[in-house]
Amino acid sequence: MSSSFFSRFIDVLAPASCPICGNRLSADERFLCAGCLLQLPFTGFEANPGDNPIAETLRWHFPVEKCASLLSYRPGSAISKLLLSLKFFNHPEYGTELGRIMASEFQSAGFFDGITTLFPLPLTRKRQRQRGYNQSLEICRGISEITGIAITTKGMTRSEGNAPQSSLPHDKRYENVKNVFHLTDPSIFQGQHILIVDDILTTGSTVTACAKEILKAGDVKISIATIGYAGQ
Ligand SMILES: O=P(O)(O)OC[C@H]1O[C@H](OP(=O)(O)OP(=O)(O)O)[C@H](O)[C@@H]1O
Repeated sequence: MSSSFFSRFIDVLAPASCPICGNRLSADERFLCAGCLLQLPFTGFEANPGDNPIAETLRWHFPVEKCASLLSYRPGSAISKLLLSLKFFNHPEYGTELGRIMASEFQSAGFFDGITTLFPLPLTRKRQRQRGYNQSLEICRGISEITGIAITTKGMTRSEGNAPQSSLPHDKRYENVKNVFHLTDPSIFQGQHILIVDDILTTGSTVTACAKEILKAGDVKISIATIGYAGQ
């Protein structure tokens, strides 16, 4: 039995539906229906990866090569519901699907040119245990499927004990994550152009703390990609 026959068979038994509008997906639709896909609030940042609101913010903190987020994020929006489901309602597959969409959009802009390694932003062990997966790794899986770029989860740990960024006002976030990442194996990063991948970028404090730690390895370039952009 071919896998497409098998998936069509499963589809008849339990038709897949679009997680945004709830409508049944047709045979040639995947994850989102065509209508919801068209209405996604794409940022277009990948067209100017060195000159967009994220690059402007992060450049104050560390030498960043390229930055982009796929979608504008607003609380209560369809995108926020997707990302909440990814993080808190056991939908790791949403990460992979969103990673695929990101990769398809960014690849045509040449965003991945020169990038050698995908690095999912590490979670604390406690958060990983509670959630059962790292949502950023799931996003990386989707990107890797489309681009063929390898993923590494090695070379860094994240300490327990800091509050979730989402629970804090923006002016407390930099201090909260400043010392939580720890480089454990510089050789993983040396000679690489690392793309740090996360689900949402708001103030940029989390990716900045992670990037600064990776930069301690020396001889490394850093770029940043997230699904949602919740900055101003
Ligand atoms: O750009 P920033 O202002 O730093 O905020 C973005 C970070 O906040 C969220 O994580 P959070 O710490 O809330 O939760 P998590 O560790 O459970 O993913 C999100 O997943 C990013 O990692």
